[in-house]
Amino acid sequence: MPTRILLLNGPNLNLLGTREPEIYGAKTLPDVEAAARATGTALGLEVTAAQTNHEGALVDLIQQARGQMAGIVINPGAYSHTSVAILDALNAFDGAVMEVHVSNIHRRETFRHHSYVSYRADGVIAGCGVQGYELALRRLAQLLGARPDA
Ligand SMILES: O=C1C[C@@](O)(C(=O)O)C[C@@H](O)[C@@H]1O
Repeated sequence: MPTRILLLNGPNLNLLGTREPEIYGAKTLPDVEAAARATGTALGLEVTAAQTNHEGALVDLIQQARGQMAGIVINPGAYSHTSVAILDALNAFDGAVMEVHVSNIHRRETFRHHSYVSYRADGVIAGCGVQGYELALRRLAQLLGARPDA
């Protein structure tokens, strides 16, 4: 049985590829999700992808992952910097959590330097572009002891 992973993207990440491409690059969200599924398969992870612009919907998706998913890769977008509700939902999730930011949030405006999600994340990847999602999956596979043939 493959190890199940939820790939969760928050607000405005549906606009990847067209939104501020000088910051977020040219790859679209479908590109990113397809690459993540392929990487996941190679690592023994079954990746289910979701994106929403709504904070409560992110909370719902994290709650639904409880007992279903071994890990979550999350880019909470701007909610990283504001949402105690998403942190609380992640605190109620007992699997591994990797936080991803496409841009280097520490090189940007000071309001982006703090992330509530980082209090819970087992690892944080920022500034590696959309490759960060792949790196996060590799880390999850390691943390969870996933095997390609499992
Ligand atoms: O929407 C986003 C995307 C982001 O999470 C990133 O992937 O670099 C960084 C956030 O500050 C921003 O609000």
